[in-house]
Amino acid sequence: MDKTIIRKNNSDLFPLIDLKGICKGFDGSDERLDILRDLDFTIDKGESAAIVGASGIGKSTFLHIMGTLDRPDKGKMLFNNEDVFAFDNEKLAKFRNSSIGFVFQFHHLLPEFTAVENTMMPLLINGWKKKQAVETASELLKRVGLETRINHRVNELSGGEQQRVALARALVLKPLVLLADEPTGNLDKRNSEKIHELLSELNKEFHMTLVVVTHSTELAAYMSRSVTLLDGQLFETN
Ligand SMILES: Nc1ncnc2c1ncn2[C@@H]1O[C@H](COP(=O)(O)OP(=O)(O)OP(=O)(O)O)[C@@H](O)[C@H]1O
Repeated sequence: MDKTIIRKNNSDLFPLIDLKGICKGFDGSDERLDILRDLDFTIDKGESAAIVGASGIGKSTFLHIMGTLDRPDKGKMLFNNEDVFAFDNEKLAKFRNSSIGFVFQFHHLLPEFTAVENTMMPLLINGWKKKQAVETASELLKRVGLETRINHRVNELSGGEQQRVALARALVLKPLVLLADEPTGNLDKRNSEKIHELLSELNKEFHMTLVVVTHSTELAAYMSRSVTLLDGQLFETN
């Protein structure tokens, strides 16, 4: 396996995301855990990558740093050639909200609100008028196959339907990159397949960069790259 080093970019002068020398550790009960150790990772616009590796190796830690939800102890991330960890927290939050979509296994939807209300929430936060927000969110819910569930409360939906609402909400601001952590971890085979196909379609249609942490070999097979996290570093596996 080759360590992922700076990859040559086909279309632009620089890659969409370029992480260099990332280190991240945590204080364990009796010792410091060095989880990411001088990690490099590069991904171009429109590429898709599966991040695989053993349980507890640091995949979620990596995804949180890539999503700027957490800062590394050392190293930098260039996003569209901007050094984002040099931003203060306020600027970083604005950047994150406008550029990165997240889908997690536990999707943090608001259960008492409807599918459309959950999906349009990021639009309202960004100052959209309610009518346009409802239209845009409803369109996206149709796109993820929930046209008959738009006005259902989230706590009335199945796990697979809830996961599709979470996906619609993550996509509603058209992020440049979608980061997903085990997006089908709690779903049955049929619902998992639907989400796999949908992610793959969205990646192709919108040229959306996609990075997915998964234990699922089926989902990994939908991605253009598979990258293994081992000993704190990422290695290209196909
Ligand atoms: N905030 C934290 N404080 C202390 N330790 C942490 C913290 N976050 C993660 N860790 C530790 O870092 C290691 C890597 O965790 P992480 O969740 O990134 O692994 P993972 O590869 O995503 O695991 P899994 O596949 O089981 O979800 C684990 O040993 C975990 O206990």
